[in-house]
Amino acid sequence: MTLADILPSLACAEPELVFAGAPVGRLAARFGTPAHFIDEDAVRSRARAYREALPDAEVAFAGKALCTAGVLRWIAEEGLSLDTCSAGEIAMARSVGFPAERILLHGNAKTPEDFKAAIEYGVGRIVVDSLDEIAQLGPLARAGQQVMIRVTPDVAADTHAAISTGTEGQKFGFSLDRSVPENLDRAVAAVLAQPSLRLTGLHCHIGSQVSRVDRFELAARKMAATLAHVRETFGVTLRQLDLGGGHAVAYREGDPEFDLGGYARRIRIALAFECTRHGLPLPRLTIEPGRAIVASAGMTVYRVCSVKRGSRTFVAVDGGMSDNPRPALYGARYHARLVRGHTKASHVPMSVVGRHCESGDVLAENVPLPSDVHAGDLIAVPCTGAYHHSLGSNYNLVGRPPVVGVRAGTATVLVRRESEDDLLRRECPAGMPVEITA
Ligand SMILES: Cc1ncc(COP(=O)(O)O)c(C=O)c1O
Ligand SMILES: N[C@@H](CCCC[NH3+])C(=O)O
Repeated sequence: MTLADILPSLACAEPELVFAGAPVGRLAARFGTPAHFIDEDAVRSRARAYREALPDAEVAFAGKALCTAGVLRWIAEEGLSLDTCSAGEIAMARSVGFPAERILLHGNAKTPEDFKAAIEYGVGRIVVDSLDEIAQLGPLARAGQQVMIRVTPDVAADTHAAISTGTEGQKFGFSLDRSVPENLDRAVAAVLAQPSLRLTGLHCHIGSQVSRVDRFELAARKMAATLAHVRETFGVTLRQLDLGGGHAVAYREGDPEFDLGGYARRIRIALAFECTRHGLPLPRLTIEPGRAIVASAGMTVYRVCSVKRGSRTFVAVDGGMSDNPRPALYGARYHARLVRGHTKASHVPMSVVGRHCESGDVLAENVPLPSDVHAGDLIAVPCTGAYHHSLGSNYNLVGRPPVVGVRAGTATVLVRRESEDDLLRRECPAGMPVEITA
């Protein structure tokens, strides 16, 4: 399903919305609202598009975008690898038997539990991000544990500051500047000094929701030069280069599209050129798209609780920032449409807002909706497959929506709706006081 399938034609009555072969009204009747729906074929075809665009590269799905067992199973079946960043994500991967050698562990602050989970499962590569971490991992790791080092390539990305991760002065990676205490040379020396660790490559990730291919190309050039620097300085030829993910998606019509074909071509040429220039063998390339695999495969359906008409019209729905905090976090903009068709009412701009106790709890600002929208109507928000379920919260003690996979008109619950019992389960009303003395 493309955005064009979901966006309404403003000129005429819309047909009732169908998602992955299933009428959305029936999906909502069966699974309730709010609910996240994921088009399985769309996820699989994005995974294939990546593998076809970069046939020699390893494509690792960034699990943080949508980490459920069902989705990880599809990803494993499509032959992708997996980027994880916690013991929890490793546990989810493990629950579906995701091949350990195809898993990478990331994170700027891995805990002992994260390392333990990775080592126990035999996670293929651990990407280290601080000198402390290298010192902690060395004694824990099994002999021969493959390690990559995360580098800050100092490439600015065209994205929100909160998700720009490749420049100096943010928390991720080792600096290329040797005057900075945590610099790459110190990291390489520290890894080489740990007998259990085998340094196999470098990693960078310049940010998320980045649409400019030239930013990735610049990072690729800098990383190739950095591989050459490591060889010159340490006499070690690293065979892996991970350029991270961050490929943008179009949330609304007119948003910039990421040019996957152009990316694949430009990265291939840039790496070939730089490696030849430095006399380096071409490293094995890994990329880590998350959003670009799952975002457009998702759609969230809400029920309208009330319509408040004033200087602005607020369409308030039964979800909000607890299932989509992205507008509040990054000023993200979404489209929304009515699920029912057959309205002749004119479209007027309205704000779709959530049910939470914050005025910033807005799901879609200034979207054209039919003037006859009323309580009880269903509203669909497209492009919610990435960083919605995974960023969800229980704010105001609202249970999180289910995640439902849909394929050719058949729906399967991947994650069930969170009930009030779930919300109460961790409470300890009769908890035993424990004396903590010095
Ligand atoms: C190390 C790493 N790899 C991959 C990703 C995936 O990013 P995206 O979902 O934007 O492709 C992220 C998140 O930004 C990340 O931190
Ligand atoms: N959570 C962000 C993306 C973060 C990417 C992970 N490093 C978003 O929703 O856009």
